Amino acid sequence: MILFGASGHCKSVIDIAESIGERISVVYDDNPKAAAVCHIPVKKYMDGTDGTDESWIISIGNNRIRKKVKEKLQCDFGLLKHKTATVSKWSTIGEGTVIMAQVVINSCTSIGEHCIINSAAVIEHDCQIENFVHISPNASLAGGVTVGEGTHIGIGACVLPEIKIGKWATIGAGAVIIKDVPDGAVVVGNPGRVIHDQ
Ligand SMILES: CC(=O)SCCNC(=O)CCNC(=O)[C@H](O)C(C)(C)COP(=O)(O)OP(=O)(O)OC[C@H]1O[C@@H](n2cnc3c(N)ncnc32)[C@H](O)[C@@H]1OP(=O)(O)O
Repeated sequence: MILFGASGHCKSVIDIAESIGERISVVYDDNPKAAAVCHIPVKKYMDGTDGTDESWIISIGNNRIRKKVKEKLQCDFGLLKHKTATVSKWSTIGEGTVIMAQVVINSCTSIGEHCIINSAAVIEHDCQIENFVHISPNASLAGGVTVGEGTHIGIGACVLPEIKIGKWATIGAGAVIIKDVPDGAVVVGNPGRVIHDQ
């Protein structure tokens, strides 16, 4: 497997791969700042580097940049799930998504492509998570929640049942979301209040 992006998030992705015995051969980056990350060699990405039969993961934490990189790469994407994550057999996970340690994804939930489901996040039954979403560590989504493309749910946030969160929104660390969130809104606090909108 090949990674794109030698960021801090990349180190967590390497950990997930190692937990299931998946070998990372190289990390590519547009601007490599170190020769290696967690002992894996880092090389400069050039157009055409992606012509390989290995599967790739974009190991970049920023949702917008991850989407931009996805649009330029011509390759097959893999999927990584830490050995301690629990995912219902009735749920689906899109390509390019990474699922970290101690995550729980319950029944009949759909996770899109190139998402990050970070350490110990809980996503309950019947949730719909669109592409390029990041659910931060210890965040909890109750049953039937929808999260639009590119949205970031902050660390430790809670979302009540059946709530709809729009696209490219940001939910602050520790927020409690009790009503629907429009596209592009930034919401903080308990109960969650909008501090910026589109
Ligand atoms: C492995 C990993 O590291 S995963 C990464 C996890 N990262 C996160 O969870 C980060 C989530 N980000 C946040 O919580 C940020 O504070 C944001 C995005 C919600 C807000 O950031 P900004 O837009 O820069 O807002 P800013 O810092 O200017 O604060 C604006 C106001 O909101 C308040 N505020 C900001 N964040 C929060 C929060 N999480 N909870 C409550 N209030 C908050 C500030 O105190 C400030 O209030 P004031 O106007 O009364 O002084």
